[in-house]
This record gives sequence, C-alpha cells and structure tokens, in this order.
Amino acid sequence: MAVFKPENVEDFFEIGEVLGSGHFGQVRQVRERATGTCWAGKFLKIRKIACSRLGVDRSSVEREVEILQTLRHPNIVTLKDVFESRAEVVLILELVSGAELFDFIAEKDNLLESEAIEFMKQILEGLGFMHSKNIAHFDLKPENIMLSDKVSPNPNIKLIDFGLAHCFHQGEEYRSSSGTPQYIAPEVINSEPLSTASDMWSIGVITYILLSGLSPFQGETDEDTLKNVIAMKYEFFERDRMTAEECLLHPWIKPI
Ligand SMILES: Cc1ccc2c(c1)c1c3c(c(C)cc1n2CCCN)C(=O)NC3=O
Repeated sequence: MAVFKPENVEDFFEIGEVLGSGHFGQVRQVRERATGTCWAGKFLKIRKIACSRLGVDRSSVEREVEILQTLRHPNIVTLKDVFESRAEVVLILELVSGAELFDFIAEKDNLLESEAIEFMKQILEGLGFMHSKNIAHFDLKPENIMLSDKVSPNPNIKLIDFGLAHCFHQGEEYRSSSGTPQYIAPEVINSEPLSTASDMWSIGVITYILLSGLSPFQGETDEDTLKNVIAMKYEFFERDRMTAEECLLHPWIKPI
C-alpha cells in the first residue's frame, strides 16, 4: 500500500479559494508557506464504506498518484506531493492558472483554424505521450483541457484530472462505465473491453465541437445522449480510429 506524507498539509500550505468540486471532494488553490508558490490542492475524501456514493476508494487514489508520477510532459499537469490524514488524501498539483480551453475560446471573437490546429497538436502530444506509457485518461472532455495561463499569446495546453485514468498491463482486459456521456466511446456504453482508442473517440468529439461549436451526440437527457452515441448515425471514411501519433502526422495537423 502506498504511503503518503502523514504531516498536516496546513503546516506546509495555506489553503485558499475553491477552484472546483465534485463527488471526490474539492480542488483548492494552495500557497506553499516556504516559497510563496501557488499550487492546486486536490482534497480527496476517502470512502470509509464501500457502497458510499461520496468520496473515493483509497485504491483509486493510489492508482491516480502512480499514474501522475509516471507522466512528466509539458502538456500534462504535474504532481508535486501527496499528504494523507485520517479520512483525506491531498494531491499537491501544478496550478494551471489559465482557463478551461473552451472558456478561453468563448471569450474570443473568433478562433482561427491555425489556433485550433495548435491546440489540437498540444492535446495530441500530451495524449500521445500518455498512450506511449499504456495509460488512458478515460475522462477527456473540455473541462479537463486547460491553459497554462491567461496572459500568454500562445498558452500551453495542460491535460488535468486523472481520476478515471488506467494503466494497461500486458494482456489485461479493462472495462468501465465511467465518463461523461457527450464524450464517451460506444465501447464504454456497451461494456466492452476498453483501450487507449477510447480516448481517441473523445478527442474526435472535442475536435468536432472545437471546429463547429456543436456537440455531435448531445441529447435532451444523458440517456438520449448515450442512445445517440451508440445509434451509429454517422459514416467514417477510415474504419479504424487513428492513434494520437497518427493524428500528429495527419496533413491537417502537420502540413506536408
Ligand atoms: C485556475 C483553476 C480553476 C479551476 C480549476 C483548476 C485551476 C484546476 C486544476 C486542477 C484540477 C484537477 C482541477 C482544477 N479546476 C477545477 C475545474 C477544472 N475544469 C489541477 O490539477 N491543477 C489545476 O490547476
């Protein structure tokens, strides 16, 4: 069992504003007392009763930490430290001080195709690195694609939130029904074995929205959205989904 720092996180960090929250707990801005540097603290409530809907299993926290420790890439958020108290684990993560990608785009009058290509290139570079380590994110959606800062004319993309991520081992079959309906692949809905290709489906949906402003499968309810995803009312010229590496070589991303 992984052992995290037993010290009180507040001895080392001043806890600041809430940046986000979910069933897992909260993400708050934290300020390192020794240096004044700001980080993002992901405060995870550890589930004490297996059937509880609130909080997370300690085993899934250990998996998220192990995956983040494996992933060091300019387009993936970095993990600095992990603290544990009686009922809480706190991940100290790189503070990604820009906005969510789609909020950044919404604030612009228009998005140039060259800007969309640059964003997609960085997303694919982070994803390609992750997939090269046999790690799939399994929750790729606009909310988990952020920009490094608000002021740079060419902000860096940062993939965040690895709470559903999974590292595949040789010959292993993995199934999961988690994810966000608008972005999950048909194999997730059909409870079939998953792979890194499931992330490529989500990337396809995100690209569609980035270029058109429309969500291809969204229905009135989550149930309708899921029905739209598996209704297969679309045609693809290529039968197999491209990998992130193949996308980076596509003429739209890498002009000849
Ligand atoms: C400035 C800002 C605002 C909201 C933030 C974050 C940063 C943020 C961060 C992270 C996560 C998992 C969630 C976060 N959220 C919650 C919303 C993410 N879509 C993270 O890992 N680093 C962040 O900066």
